[in-house]
Amino acid sequence: MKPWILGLTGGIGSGKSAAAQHFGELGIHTVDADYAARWVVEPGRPALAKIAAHFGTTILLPDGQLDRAALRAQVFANPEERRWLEQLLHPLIRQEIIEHLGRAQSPYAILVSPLLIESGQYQLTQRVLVVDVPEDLQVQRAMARDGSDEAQIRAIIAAQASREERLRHADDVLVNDRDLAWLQGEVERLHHFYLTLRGGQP
Ligand SMILES: CC(C)(COP(=O)(O)OP(=O)(O)OC[C@H]1O[C@@H](n2cnc3c(N)ncnc32)[C@H](O)[C@@H]1O)[C@@H](O)C(=O)NCCC(=O)NCCS
Ligand SMILES: Nc1ncnc2c1ncn2[C@@H]1O[C@H](COP(=O)(O)OP(=O)(O)OP(=O)(O)O)[C@@H](O)[C@H]1O
Repeated sequence: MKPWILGLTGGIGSGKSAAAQHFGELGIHTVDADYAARWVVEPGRPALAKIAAHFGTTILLPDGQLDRAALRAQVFANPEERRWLEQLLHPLIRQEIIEHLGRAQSPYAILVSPLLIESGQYQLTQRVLVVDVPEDLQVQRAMARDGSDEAQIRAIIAAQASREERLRHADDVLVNDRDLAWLQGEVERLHHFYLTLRGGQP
């Protein structure tokens, strides 16, 4: 039987990848939109040439790969450039996601995406799990992970759906304001619940 799809979302640094990793350890197939966003700009893919034509070849590293840190600095300082990039990449990312979800063979599969709500990717899912953390903790964890400054993380948060908007779309909420052992315990609790669902519904 084809698995039903759980959408797993949350803002930058909320703990989506940490939660997804544990769902993966429990045998659940996960597809991460951030990975799909990397595949579509690999050297040789048409999107990378379009980005280089638009931003200039200084957006490429000497080995021809996309300079992600440089593009990150540009797009989060300039909403118009961010929208240009999204219009180019989101349809391609969506195609990659559909292809990869189609290969899933676990009882349910997970689409992990920071922009599940904003990009309309939630339409590919039957149920939405939001990883929710207070904004200050989000900033603290994202800064520690990425080595970015606070202003850039706050600019990224400003480009994402608000906490309230995301929670409005949530069927389930995982509050990730404790340690990683707690997060894993919550993932296990949710996993057992999800195994009882048919098509994502009780
Ligand atoms: C700007 C880019 C090159 C920065 O790359 P970098 O390796 O530094 O970050 P990475 O891709 O791992 O993203 C880190 C986090 O930034 C946030 N983020 C990324 N893109 C966006 C965006 N368009 N709007 C809001 N937040 C975003 C997410 O929380 C994401 O998890 C990259 O994020 C990108 O190509 N973004 C546009 C495509 C996109 O929207 N991706 C999000 C998944 S659909
Ligand atoms: N409960 C927790 N306790 C301590 N550290 C945590 C916890 N949850 C996540 N982290 C850490 O916080 C950082 C951000 O988590 P993670 O990378 O999973 O976030 P994310 O939602 O996937 O972010 P992004 O949108 O940027 O991809 C990571 O370094 C992760 O190990």
